[in-house]
Amino acid sequence: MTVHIAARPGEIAETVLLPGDPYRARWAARTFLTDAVLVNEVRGMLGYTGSWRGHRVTIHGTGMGMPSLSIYANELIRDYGARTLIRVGSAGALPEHVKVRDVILAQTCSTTGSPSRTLFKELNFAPCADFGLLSKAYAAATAKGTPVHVGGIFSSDTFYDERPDLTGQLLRHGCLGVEMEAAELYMLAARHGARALAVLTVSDHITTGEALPSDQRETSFGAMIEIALEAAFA
Ligand SMILES: O=P(O)(O)O[C@H]1O[C@H](CO)[C@@H](O)[C@H]1O
Ligand SMILES: O=c1cc[nH]c(=O)[nH]1
Repeated sequence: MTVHIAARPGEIAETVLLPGDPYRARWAARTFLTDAVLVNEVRGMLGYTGSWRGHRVTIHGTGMGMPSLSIYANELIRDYGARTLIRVGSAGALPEHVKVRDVILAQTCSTTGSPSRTLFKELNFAPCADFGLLSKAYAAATAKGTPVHVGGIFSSDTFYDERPDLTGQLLRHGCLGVEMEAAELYMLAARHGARALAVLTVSDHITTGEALPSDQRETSFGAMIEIALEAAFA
């Protein structure tokens, strides 16, 4: 047990899917895992362990933003031995060719700051996805016919954008979308020799203003979950 996770030793799998939304964790566990057991609910942050095609998997919420993700990812890696961590999140799309409900695989994540920022001081560390997971996720998405984009994203500290100039520069430099956790996940995985990937479903379009309601963000992103599971175990 840790300060934020009540699971007993052995109750967390080596492969963990990480949605920001704890209710998405509950929905995904009930929908995709067999024999899913609730292993954590401290602070309402739900975590379930079960199996998928014979493989043990945990699906655990992270909350929103890099400080919150950092707490869960640190404890999952350092205290419970998680080795493969795949964020399954929502994102806002930037370029018009990336459509709502498309999937983005984050090859790398830019940030203006993260909990790891103080560690790197003057260095702009470039966090990157695990290539094995990334290539398997891409193969899984194309095999299912899911529209998929691979490239850089922006892991922001804010949901409500006060920097349209920065959004413009990101768009100009080919950034595919915006979310709030992946960069810190990639940095922590690199630090601890674990594998990480962010598989994101576009829930909003920053450029066109289209947006899905919260219930759909919670329970309708099944392709993303299947792509993550196939990437982990293919
Ligand atoms: O849908 P999740 O996984 O929470 O991800 C995105 O949604 C939240 C903002 O609404 C942030 O956590 C952002 O990264
Ligand atoms: O962080 C996020 C997540 C979804 N949509 C956004 O615009 N930003």
